Amino acid sequence: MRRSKWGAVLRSPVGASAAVVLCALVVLAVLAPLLWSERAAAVDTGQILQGSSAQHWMGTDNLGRDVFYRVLVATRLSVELALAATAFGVVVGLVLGTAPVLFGARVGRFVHGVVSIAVAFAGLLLALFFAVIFGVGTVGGVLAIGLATAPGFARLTQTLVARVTALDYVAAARIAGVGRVRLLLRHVLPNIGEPLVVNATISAGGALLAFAGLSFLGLGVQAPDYDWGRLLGEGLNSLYVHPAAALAPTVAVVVAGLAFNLFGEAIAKGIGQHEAPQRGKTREPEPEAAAPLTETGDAVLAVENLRVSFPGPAGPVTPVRGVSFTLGRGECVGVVGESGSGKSLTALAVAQLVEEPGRVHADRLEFLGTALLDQGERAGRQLLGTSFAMVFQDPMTSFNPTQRIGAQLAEVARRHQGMGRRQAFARAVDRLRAVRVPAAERRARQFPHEFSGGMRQRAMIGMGVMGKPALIVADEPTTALDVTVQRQVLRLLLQVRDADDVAILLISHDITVVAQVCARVLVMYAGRIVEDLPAAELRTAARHPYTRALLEAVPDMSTDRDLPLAVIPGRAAEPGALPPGCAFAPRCAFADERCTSAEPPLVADGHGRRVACWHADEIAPAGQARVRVGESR
Ligand SMILES: Nc1ncnc2c1ncn2[C@@H]1O[C@H](COP(=O)(O)OP(=O)(O)OP(=O)(O)O)[C@@H](O)[C@H]1O
Repeated sequence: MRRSKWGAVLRSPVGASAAVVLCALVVLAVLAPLLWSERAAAVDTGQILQGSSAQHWMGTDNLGRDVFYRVLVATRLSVELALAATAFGVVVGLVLGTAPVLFGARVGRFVHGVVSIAVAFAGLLLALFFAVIFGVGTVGGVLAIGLATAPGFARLTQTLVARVTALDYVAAARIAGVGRVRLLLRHVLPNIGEPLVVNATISAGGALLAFAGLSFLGLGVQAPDYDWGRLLGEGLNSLYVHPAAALAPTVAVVVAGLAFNLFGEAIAKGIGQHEAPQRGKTREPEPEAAAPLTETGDAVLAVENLRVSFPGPAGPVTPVRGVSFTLGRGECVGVVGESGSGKSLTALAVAQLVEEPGRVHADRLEFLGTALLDQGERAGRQLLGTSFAMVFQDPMTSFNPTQRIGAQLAEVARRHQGMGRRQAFARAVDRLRAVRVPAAERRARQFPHEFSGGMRQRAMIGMGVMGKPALIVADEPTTALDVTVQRQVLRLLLQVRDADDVAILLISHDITVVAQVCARVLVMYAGRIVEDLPAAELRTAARHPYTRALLEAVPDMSTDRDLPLAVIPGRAAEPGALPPGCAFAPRCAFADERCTSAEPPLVADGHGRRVACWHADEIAPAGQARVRVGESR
């Protein structure tokens, strides 16, 4: 937590009061046993069970010992045990909560189930259960209360981890080959630390109360040691004779518990004011006869019959169904299609970022001649980390908000090029300069929130070229930017391609953006490529009714502004409910019986074009296509 936040916490009346009480507790815990242990232990048989007096403010116990001094001395053990139990609970909760990152999604799901069952039980019930298992005494008490605290903490951690791991900078770190432990320590925990600190502080108050409860029941601290709970139990025996003996430890427990809770609340409020900016029935996958590919000898990326499926309530759903394409060195290929057509999943499958329970299958998925699916995860990551870069849509979530931009870029060089800290930082500054970030040295020391959106996208591209990438996948890199910045980012991508012969796969829902910068366009619909053609021929030679409809839906200078804008009728096909035959048939003016009964294969024409439509040969040249536009269901 930054200094300003601590300042805000301590400036609030609640935070300041709670902090003062906590400081007093700490001082008391340190000094009281040193100063008053002997007085607290002094037996005086002439003063047994006395009430409050000037000599004994809170009276005496059944051996004539001074209750007030005993309460003061018991502060150390009470606070120590509460903190130990909380620390144990936090560690167990953290391990359980971060299981998906540390041990993978399968173990994560299992742990999630266990935690869900555990949180259904009341904490004190769990503590009593574990106390019986571990036996009476302080160690048993710490383990019992720690384990009772852990499920709640684990649940909070799971939720926070799930949110952070969905962000692009974590994906970027995984592409860069950052290992699981480092990913957790560097990218996940720093971004979820604040709520965890709040929860741990509040839990400490709960643990203090719970320990007092266990000791009161005789399950916690055992004689001759004593904590507040034990003193409360002893004081209760003489409650009717002199209540002060029970009242003193009760007040201590309540005040200390409240101080922890209120301090936790104050931190939560302080954080709330400064929250860091944030930001991703059906058929089995049918192996489809892949259309002949172009020459793949020098391909950077060769994808053949790529399928991505997820389990669904009524069997697997396959949002990417048999995608095939190749990408040569320095080639820029665009992928267009409506939302949900499978563009991003295709890119994620190439980057090996499809999470469990998703499944990726392909007859061939080769990056720089290496079959990615046959590699172990580590080897695949190593290859992708050095030669592959990804630029994401949302510049807000592309970088870890807790780390300086330069350090994040440098991490790639340190990891993959074995550079030292200084050398890696110098390389980061150099790369920021290469992507035209002004005052690169100063900027490298800034945090992501100090960058504008366009500058952050440029820095992301800079991160991509820290190594020597052969392929950059840019998934909607300009969608969140305004038009002028869009142009700068696209131009920069092309400059990077020209400088280093980098292949670019540009994903966009905007066919005009793709047409401007790419040499070739892949049009995707319902998880398949339905047309593949040179970008220059888009307007003149597109033969798939869907491609034509996408083009018609983009207004240009010749569009009659008195007429309503063209839209593609109907809704995009859902991967879980695809119609039989051609998935576009329900929206297509050309559809006939054949279209609704059999899916057209993707056929190459021998001139570098491919199309999947039974009526491709009948479709008239540009301007005469009978694309049904302007109506919707
Ligand atoms: N983890 C997942 N589990 C189940 N279905 C998923 C998962 N991820 C994506 N899908 C589904 O796969 C389909 C394709 O998603 P994808 O993100 O590739 O689409 P897209 O073409 O990139 O769209 P957009 O432009 O909106 O990002 C969508 O219907 C989506 O709901």
